[in-house]
Amino acid sequence: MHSPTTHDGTSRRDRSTMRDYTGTTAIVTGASAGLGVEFARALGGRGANLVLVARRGDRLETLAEELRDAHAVDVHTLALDLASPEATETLVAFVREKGLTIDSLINNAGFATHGEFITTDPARLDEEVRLNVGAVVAFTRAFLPEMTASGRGVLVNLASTAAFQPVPLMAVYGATKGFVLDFTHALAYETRHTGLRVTALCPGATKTEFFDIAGDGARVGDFAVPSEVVAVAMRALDARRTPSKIVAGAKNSISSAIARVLPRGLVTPVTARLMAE
Ligand SMILES: NC(=O)C1=CN([C@@H]2O[C@H](COP(=O)(O)OP(=O)(O)OC[C@H]3O[C@@H](n4cnc5c(N)ncnc54)[C@H](OP(=O)(O)O)[C@@H]3O)[C@@H](O)[C@H]2O)C=CC1
Ligand SMILES: CC(=O)[C@H](N)C(=O)O
Repeated sequence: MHSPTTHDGTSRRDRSTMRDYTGTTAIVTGASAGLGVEFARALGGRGANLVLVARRGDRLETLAEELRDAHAVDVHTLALDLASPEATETLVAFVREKGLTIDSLINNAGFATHGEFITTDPARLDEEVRLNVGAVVAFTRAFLPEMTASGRGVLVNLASTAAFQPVPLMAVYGATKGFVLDFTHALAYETRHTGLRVTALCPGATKTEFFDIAGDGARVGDFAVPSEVVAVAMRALDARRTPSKIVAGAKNSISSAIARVLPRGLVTPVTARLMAE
């Protein structure tokens, strides 16, 4: 008989105690706002030393001070445009220069363009693909060898409920998140014999600065609270067997499961109607 599953995809029998990240080091990208801030707080609160990365260095430093004071962890900050061609080289050089070995990577930085593809600024589309896809692949490739060797950490890639179907008016964003979801499923399989826990976190609309950039028209459904979304992820990462996908929220879990199995010819116009509301 199967044990009941929860909305983060873990079985109730899989539940175990909170994992301790003391002595490990985690990179959190996009740690100057929203979900990235909450991931930094959650991992720092469990003892992880941190490398916080985003463009707004002043915000990273404020968060770093908060976490050093609250948890006595080491926190490094790096102000960097992760969509730039030199981002990976700069991040890796920073990590090596500090003498760090990376146990965990939270590929969280991302943004969405919203509107008809045909009129969207090509430079923004390029930036969106470079950040949401390019940086995720490059940083994962750069740090995966040491993360699998350590076997004490986590790789969390931020996908979205937008990953489960084509999203007219957010065509590129939805496709980048679809990429992240399948990429992560594949990596979870390839690394299954290591101790690294690998998962794609798929939140629905969450109250962060995301919609300041994408516009409120990008939202479908009610807002979730960022700290609660991250708490769902942390609980799933505590499980004895971490699922390779975590959908945050019961309603999102159901709608994404349905969207995944419906024919694309049916789900695409339905999503288009939701996006146009
Ligand atoms: N909020 C939502 O409804 C949902 C969000 N997501 C995903 O969650 C992730 C986090 O988003 P969220 O917290 O909501 O959004 P926010 O806009 O609140 O935060 C985005 C973070 O990404 C950073 N970032 C953006 N562009 C760059 C860049 N070029 N270089 C470096 N850092 C960058 C920002 O920092 P800075 O500007 O300082 O560089 C910021 O720290 C994203 O991948 C998003 O797609 C998924 C589903 C739903
Ligand atoms: C369209 C959505 O709300 C989606 N969850 C996202 O923005 O990633």
